[in-house]
Amino acid sequence: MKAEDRYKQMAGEKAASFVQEGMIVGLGSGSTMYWMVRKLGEMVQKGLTIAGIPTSLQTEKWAKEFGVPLTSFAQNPDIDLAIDGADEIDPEFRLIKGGGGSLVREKVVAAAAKQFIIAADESKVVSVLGHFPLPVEIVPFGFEATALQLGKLGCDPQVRTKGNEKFVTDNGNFILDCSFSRIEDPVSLHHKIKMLTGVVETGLFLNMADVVIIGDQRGAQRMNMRRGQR
Ligand SMILES: O=C(CO)[C@H](O)[C@H](O)COP(=O)(O)O
Repeated sequence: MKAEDRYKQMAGEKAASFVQEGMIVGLGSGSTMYWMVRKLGEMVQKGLTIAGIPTSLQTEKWAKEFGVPLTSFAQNPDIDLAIDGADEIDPEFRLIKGGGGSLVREKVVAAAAKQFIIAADESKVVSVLGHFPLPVEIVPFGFEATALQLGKLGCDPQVRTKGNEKFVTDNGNFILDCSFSRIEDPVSLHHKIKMLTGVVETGLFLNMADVVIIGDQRGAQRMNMRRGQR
C-alpha cells in the first residue's frame, strides 16, 4: 500500500473512534471515508448500535457492504456527528471539498450535524486555500453562461468530465472546477459565487469543521486550529 493510502486509513479509522453508542452519523465521501466506513462496520459487528446517513451513492454502497445500518433525514433530521474527508485544509480549518463530486450532500449533512470531523492524509494541509481547483456545483441548464459569470471572479472554470462525458453529480448537476491559485478571502469568494444564478453550492466549507485528524508517518493525530480565528 502507498504511504498516502496508509495515512488515509489511519486518519479514517481514528475518526471512526469518535463515534459513540446510539449516534446518528453523517458518512462522508472519498477514499479516506472508505476506511472510516469499513471501521464502523467492524464496530457494528462488535455490538455498536448506530445509523448512518451517506453523502454519496458510493458511500451508501460501502455502508451496505460493511453492514453499517442506514437511516434518512426523514427519520432523523438531526445528526450527532458527521465525518468526512477534504481536498484542502487551512490552519483555520477552512476547507475545499468536492474532489469526488459530492459537495452538496456533504455540506447538507455537515450543516445538520452537531459536530463535524475531518479526516485526511497530510498532503491536504495547506497554508492558503486555492491550489486545488475549487469545485462549484451548477445546474446543467445554461451552464455556459454560469461559467462565464464565474470566470469574471478570476478563474478559468472547467466543466468536469468523466471519460468523454460531462460528470453528473448525484443531484443531476454539473461541476465547474475553478482554479484561483490563492484564495485570500474564502468568505467573500464563497458569497460572490453563491450570488450567481445557476450556482447550487461551492466547495468552500467555512466555519464548519470542529476537529481535523491528519494521518502521516507518525500515525493519526488531531491538528491544532490556529487560535483566535473563530
Ligand atoms: O470532498 C470529497 C468528495 O466530494 C472528498 O472528501 C475529498 O475529495 C477527499 O477525498 P479523498 O479522501 O479520496 O482524498
